[in-house]
Parts: sequence; structure tokens; C-alpha cells
Amino acid sequence: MIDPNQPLTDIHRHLDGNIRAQTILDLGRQYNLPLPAQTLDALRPHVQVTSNEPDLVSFLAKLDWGVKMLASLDACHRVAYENMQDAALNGLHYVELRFSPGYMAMTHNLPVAGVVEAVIAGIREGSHDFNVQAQLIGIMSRTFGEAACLQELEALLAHRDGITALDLAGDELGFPGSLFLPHFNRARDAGWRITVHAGEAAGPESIWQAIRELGAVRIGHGVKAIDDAALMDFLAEQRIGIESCLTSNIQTSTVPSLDRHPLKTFLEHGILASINTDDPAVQGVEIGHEYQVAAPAAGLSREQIRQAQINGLEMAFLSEQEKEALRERVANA
Ligand SMILES: O=c1[nH]cnc2c1ncn2[C@@H]1O[C@H](CO)[C@@H](O)[C@H]1O
Ligand SMILES: [Zn+2]
Repeated sequence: MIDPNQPLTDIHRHLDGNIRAQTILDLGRQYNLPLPAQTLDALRPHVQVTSNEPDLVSFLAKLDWGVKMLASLDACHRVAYENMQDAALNGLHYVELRFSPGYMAMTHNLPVAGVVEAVIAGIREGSHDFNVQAQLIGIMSRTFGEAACLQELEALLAHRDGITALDLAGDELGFPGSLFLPHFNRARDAGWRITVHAGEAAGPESIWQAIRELGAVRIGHGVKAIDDAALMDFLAEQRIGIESCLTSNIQTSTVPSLDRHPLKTFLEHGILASINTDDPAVQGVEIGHEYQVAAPAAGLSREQIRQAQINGLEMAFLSEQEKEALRERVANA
């Protein structure tokens, strides 16, 4: 179901939602930190979704143990580097990895700009060592409010050349996009592209807001667009990409079951939508599963899955020349 002649991309992938369980154990031992379990098997239910969570916020709590083990900038570097190895092991040619430096810095009071620097370095080294192309998207974790997001923004801006785009993630219902207008004005002034988690926990108005007020050119999840016919048309006409994450949407109870997921309808409507993971280690799924198991279960035909794969590169925050170079590299591999 994955076309081997086309680049395989994952453009919605949280690196701080993809910390290996083994690394959580290692870091806990290294820094002598409390953990709920001391073996991989016993730890797994604390750091990985085992059955669907009742809502987004409950799902997001599963990321906390991993992030709590980030006791140094070296630990942040390690996690970033391992994310590149994981991308290579899963056959990805291009990834856009996103991370929330304030969330990663929080438990151990790390310097937020230092976290950004360590992540950029880890990705650069991993990209080289594992031969996977990567770009970084900075996240502001809305869950911690406007002031904390401003701090994250400033830390990201301190290393703006290493960052491609800005995102807003976390508790969408508790912290609507309207709180973050000044943040996104500054991000656009810095020349970054904008993608926003919208229409996951909240409704289609949140997607409209992200596009019209925050300047989003892509939308993370965007599930609720299905409830607004005018928005569906608008997304298709304006080529606003939808970063779909099938299994994630089930695990957060955003969608009741894969056969009710709107991705198929998005594609039929001519919307530029792609298949992505979200938080692979927390979810216990990888990109292959999304293509080979989740997408068929969501009713996508072979041709639609192929289209979604092509859309992934089309949506990427790359120039046309960079996309073409990647297509050629994969076709001639
Ligand atoms: O599916 C999701 N929806 C919304 N926010 C998310 C999701 N997965 C992770 N994060 C959020 O992203 C930041 C870490 O990168 C954290 O704020 C985490 O809660
Ligand atoms: Zn996400």
C-alpha cells in the first residue's frame, strides 16, 4: 500500500510524543528520577495508550512521563537524535518533526532556548547519520496559557533559522486560537509557515479561525471540517492541507471508529490531505500501520492511499526544487 517509488513522508509527528520506552527507563536511571515501573513491560501502560482515551486531554497525559525524564539538554539531544533513527527504521524519506520546547523544559527548569538548540543539533546529526531529510516545526503548548506560549515563541525565535514553521497544540477546547493572535503575527513576520492543530477537540469554527486569524496554511487533524460544507469547499479551493492522523483520532475519541473517519471524504472532495502518525511511541503505532492497516480500515481505496502519499510531499514545507530532488532521489534509489 506504500508506493516504494514515491517519497514516504510524515509531516505531523511530535518528537516529544515519540520518546522510546527504553529511553524513558534509561533516563530515569541515569538521572535517578522516580518512574511508575522499572521494566519495559510494566512501564508500557503508563507511557503508551492501551485502550482508547475518553478525550484529547486524557490522551495528552500519556506524553508526560517521557517529558519528565528530560533532565538535561543532553537528554533532549538524545531524544531528537533517536527520532531520526526511528524515522529511518520506519522507511521515512522526509519528516517534519514538531516539539514544544517549553513543555520539554518544564519539569527540570531547563533553559527553553537551550532545548531548542539541543533539538536542532540532534536532528541535524541524526539526519546526517541516518540519511533522512528533516525539518522542525516549533510548537506552542496552548495548555499552559498565553504567557508560557510567548516564552516558547521567543526561545524558538532565538534559533529561527533552524525552525520552519509554528504550530499550536494541546488543549484546544480550553485555550482557543483567539488567545494567540499576537504570537502568530510575530511568527509570520519571522517568515515561518503556519500549521495549527484545529478541528480536533473543537468544531469547524476553530479551523476557520486558524486560517483567517492565525494564518494557517495547513491544519493538524481538521476532523471537524466534515461538519461545514462551505469550509470543505474552501479547503479544497485554497489547497489548505489537512494533516490526518487516523489512529490518533480514534485514541482521543475524536472519531468513534476508523470506518467513520472523514479522511476518505476529504480526498473525494479534492482536499489536499495526507496520512501521518502524531505521537508514534505514545500511540504504539508507526507510519506503516497507518498506511497498511488504518487507511484501509478508514475505507480508503488503493488509489486514495497513493494520493494521500503524494499529498504528503505536496504539503511539505519545502520548495518545488527540494520536492523534485526528493522525488528523483527515491525514484532512482
Ligand atoms: O493529538 C494531539 N493534539 C493536540 N495536541 C497534541 C497532540 N499530540 C501532542 N500534542 C501536544 O503537543 C505538545 C508536544 O509536542 C504538547 O503540548 C502535547 O500536549
Ligand atoms: Zn499533533
